[in-house]
Amino acid sequence: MDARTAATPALTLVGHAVQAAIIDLDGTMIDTLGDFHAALSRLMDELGLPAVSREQVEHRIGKGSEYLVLQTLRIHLRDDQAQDLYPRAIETYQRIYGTINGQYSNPFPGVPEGLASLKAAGLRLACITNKPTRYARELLDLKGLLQHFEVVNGGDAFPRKKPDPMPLVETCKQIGLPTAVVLMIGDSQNDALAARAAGCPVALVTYGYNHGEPVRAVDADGFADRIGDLLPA
Ligand SMILES: O=C(O)COP(=O)(O)O
Ligand SMILES: [Mg+2]
Repeated sequence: MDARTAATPALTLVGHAVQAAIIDLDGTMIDTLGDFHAALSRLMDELGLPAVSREQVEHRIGKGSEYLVLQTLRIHLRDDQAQDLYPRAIETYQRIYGTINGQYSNPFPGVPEGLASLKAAGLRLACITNKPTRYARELLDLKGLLQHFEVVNGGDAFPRKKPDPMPLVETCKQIGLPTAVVLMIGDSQNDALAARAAGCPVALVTYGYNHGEPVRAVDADGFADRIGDLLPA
């Protein structure tokens, strides 16, 4: 086999030989808490409901917009009231989010250069997020990160979202690699559960959201303060 047809050589990261990384978006690459807080604040205002705090929003990020909106309504409404209001609320929220996407968010420290060094080390990169695909692509593009990714799959790309393994398994098929050689890099238990169920090794960043719980308590193969720290010194 000559150099052009040889498979991508594996790189040992967090104890596993890997050829690609699937990277989560919110809480891992981009600090989007400001976008979520602005969009939910506008939503609550339009619905005539009390304001939400940044902390309330932070603890509900990472399981997709549907979960975020329903759980936010439940802060002030009974379950049946929240369910009744939900169809209008989610439609309004998605419209508002589209006008806010990227305005109150920034890549975490070390992310642009970390992605560049993972690529330079020979890893192929894909992004999986529970955010809708169109908003994920738009945000990565606005922050100058989209060009690093072969594939971007949002929460609407497959019938099931993380923590279900489906998005990871299907993305590995799209890039033609077995799950065992694809490292999931995320910020939350949601990412780790999906990775474990898919058979992907998993590393978590220490600065993300993790549903308001300490991230180091999550079952993962490694932790990193910056994405680039995952590379061998
Ligand atoms: O909850 C969301 O919408 C996105 O979260 P994720 O990018 O961490 O998957
Ligand atoms: Mg996340």
